[in-house]
Order: sequence, then structure tokens, then C-alpha cells
Amino acid sequence: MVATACNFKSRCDKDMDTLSGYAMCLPNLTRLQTYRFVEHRPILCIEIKPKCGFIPFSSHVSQEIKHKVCRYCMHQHLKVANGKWKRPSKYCPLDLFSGNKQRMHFALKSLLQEAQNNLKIFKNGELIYGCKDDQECVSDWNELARHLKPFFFPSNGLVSGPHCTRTIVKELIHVITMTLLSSTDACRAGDMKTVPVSQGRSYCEASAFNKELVRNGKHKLESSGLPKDCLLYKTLQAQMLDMLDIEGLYPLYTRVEQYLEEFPEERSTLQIDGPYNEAFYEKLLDLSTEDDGTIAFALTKVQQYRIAMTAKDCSIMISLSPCLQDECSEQRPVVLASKSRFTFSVSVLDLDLKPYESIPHQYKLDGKIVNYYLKNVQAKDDPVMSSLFKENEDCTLVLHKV
Ligand SMILES: O=P(O)(O)O[C@@H]1[C@@H](OP(=O)(O)O)[C@H](OP(=O)(O)O)[C@H](O)[C@H](OP(=O)(O)O)[C@H]1OP(=O)(O)O
Ligand SMILES: Nc1ncnc2c1ncn2[C@@H]1O[C@H](COP(=O)(O)OP(=O)(O)OP(=O)(O)O)[C@@H](O)[C@H]1O
Repeated sequence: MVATACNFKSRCDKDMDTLSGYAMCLPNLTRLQTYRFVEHRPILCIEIKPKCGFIPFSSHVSQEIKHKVCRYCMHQHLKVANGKWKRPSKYCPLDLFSGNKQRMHFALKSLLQEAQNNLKIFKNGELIYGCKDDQECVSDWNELARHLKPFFFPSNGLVSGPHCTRTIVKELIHVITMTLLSSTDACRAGDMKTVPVSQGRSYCEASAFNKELVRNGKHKLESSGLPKDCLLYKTLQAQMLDMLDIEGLYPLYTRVEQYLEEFPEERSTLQIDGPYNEAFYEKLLDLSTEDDGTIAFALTKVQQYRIAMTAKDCSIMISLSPCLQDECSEQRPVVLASKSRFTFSVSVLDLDLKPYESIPHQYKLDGKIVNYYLKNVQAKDDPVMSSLFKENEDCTLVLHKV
């Protein structure tokens, strides 16, 4: 539980484990003043909760739709039906994680249109855009542009008109894209072997970007791929430790549970609840998916899944502070906008490991999300879209000798 969480009223009711004996003291990233930022300079901070950026590739997946539509896009419909949000978002994590600038631009614009709990913008520590809680959201683009104008166009008149607002928003999206694709070598992924990102499909059929392409007769979605040293790539790698999908993982969790029922004293030796030290980390290096029927295999997959869940729910904080050309040195990463430049830092928030006990909940929720989508969305889906997809699948170019 973070002390800075007092930005959000809904968090005042959160329970703190005062008996744990531990507390984390983090710098306030929305006001961060490090060597990178010149003191008293204004700071802009963009918080993005990107959610899961890949489509499950596991053979344990029982419903074909999970290989086509990503969890975020399916979950949107259940969230709207449950009243968590008023409208579905056009954001699709696969667009953000594609590394393709056009798709990333669309994803970020969609986040700005419907921020939900996936986007917040702070100026000098104050929330200026996004949701304070489920009820209270600030989402006026003109107001946002008014706040951002001095950052992006420091020496150029007043903001007026929709054209100017759009220009400023475009500048913001460009800067966010560049920082997300920038190298974060200081934050190394350790010795973890990488999961091939080519596994699974690289786009989601429900993405509005994808649908638009199909409507325009194009059906080749580009995924330029992420640079291996950027934070999005590292986050995606951690998310992809979920190699079996919850459907393949749940039986392994049950195996661990049965073992613990028989040998409850083993719970601490197996490090179910930590400590999350070197020994714990060592056991996670095995990425094989061949089940040899052992408790060791089951436990490794369960712990890898918990890491993946954590990475699927973490937030990325991008802090930006304007700098003049002669202030920029090689030590500070700099991102350029058309009429300004910023020193920046990119950090990850909310990395406390998801609890072992949440796995049955994940399993049930997965079923609910998919069933809701199949019954209420796919069944009623736009017949024109379905036939377009079908046409594209059936479209085979046959070459005859002449
Ligand atoms: O399951 P999801 O994908 O809905 O994620 C939950 C989040 O909902 P979201 O979909 O981002 O609106 C949910 O976000 P909110 O608190 O609703 O903003 C939490 O982050 C939750 O984590 P925890 O159980 O509080 O540790 C998240 O639960 P975990 O699944 O990460 O445990
Ligand atoms: N170091 C930080 N600097 C600035 N803001 C932060 C920082 N850490 C967290 N926040 C803000 O507080 C919010 C909640 O953070 P986080 O989810 O890590 O808290 P938590 O107490 O672990 O809550 P939960 O138990 O719901 O996950 C974040 O979305 C972010 O807006």
C-alpha cells in the first residue's frame, strides 16, 4: 500500500497489513526531482496501466475466441455490463504493444478518449486528466490542452480552437510513444530467458484499429515489433511467463493445493508466500511447458503465472520535465517534440507479487469474461464484419499458367 495513494479517495478504505513488519518507501513519481530534472521545473507525469499485451498461444485454451480477441477487449463488455464503466474503450493493449507507431498512436488516442483506470496525467503532482475514482473523471481535451500548452508550445500564444487542442494532443501522444520505445538499460530484465514474442497472433480481431483496416479492405495489420531494450518489451516478456493460460495453469494449482493438504509443513520450504529471494528467482528460469507430473513443475508454473499476473496489472509512469537545448547532456535521456524538448524517466509501479490465493478467482473470472463475450457480443456481432472476415479468409489468389 503506497503512501502517495492518497491522491485517490477510493483508496482511503484500503487495509494496510500493519503487522507485516515491512513497508515500501517510494519516491513520488508525479513530483519526482532527481538528477535528471532541474529543480523547480514543472513536471508532467503520465501513468499508463497497459494490461495484457498478447493473445494466449497455449494449447490448453478451450475457446477459439481467446485465440482471436484479447482479454482486455472481451473484459470491456463485462465491465460495462456490470456498471464499472459507462462506455467501452477503443483501447486495445495489442496495439500499444505492437511497436508500430500508427497502432500505438491509435491506442494512446483511445486511452485519452476513454481513460478508465488505464490512463492518468499529473501536472506537478496534481491529477489533471483521468479518473480520480470510479465516479469522478476529468476528461476534457480542451482543458488538458490548456495545461499542456506551456510544455509543448512554450513561446506561442494562447490555446484556442479544436485545431490547436488536437495539435497539442498529437504532440503528447508522440512524446509518450517515443518514451515508451526508448531504451531502459538501467532496468535490466536479469538473466531470464526470453519467451518468443512471435507466439500467438499479433493483433486482436476486436481492436477498433483492426476493424477499420478490414473495413478499408486492408487485412494485413503491421506489428513493427518492440525494441528489446524498451520497457514495453520487458513488461510483455514478464506477462508472457503465462505460457499455459489460466486454463492450463489451474490444474497445476490444484496439484500444488493437494500436495499442501497432505504436507502442510512444506508450505514454507516451497516458498509459496516468499521470501522472494535469489532461490525463488532461480526456480523460475525453467520455461519448459512439458509437464513431467511433478510438484516442482506445477509450482514453477504457478509462480511464473503470479509474476505474469503482476506484469499484466502494473502501471508505467512516464515523468517529463522541459529542458533547454544547452541543458541536455548525454547522461539524461531526452525526448523531442516539435517545439520543445524534455528530460524523462520511465518507471514501473505496483510490482507486489499477486497472491497465490487469487488463482481460483482468476480461473472463474476468465470463464465469466469469455462466456459473457460469446453470448452477448460475438453472437450479436455486426454481420457485415463477420462476412468481411470470412471473405478475407476465403480470398485465395490462384495463378494459372498462360
Ligand atoms: O483481473 P483484472 O484484469 O480485472 O485486474 C484487476 C484490476 O481491474 P482492471 O481490469 O484493471 O480494471 C483492478 O483494478 P481496479 O482496482 O479496479 O482499478 C485491480 O488492479 C486488481 O488487482 P488486485 O486484485 O487489487 O491486486 C486486478 O486484479 P488481478 O487480476 O490483477 O488480480
Ligand atoms: N511512487 C509513486 N509515485 C506517484 N504515484 C504513485 C506511486 N505509487 C503509486 N502511485 C499512485 O497510486 C496508485 C495506486 O498505486 P498501487 O496500485 O501501487 O497501490 P496499492 O496500495 O498497491 O494498491 P492496490 O492494493 O490496489 O494495488 C497508482 O495508480 C498511482 O496513481
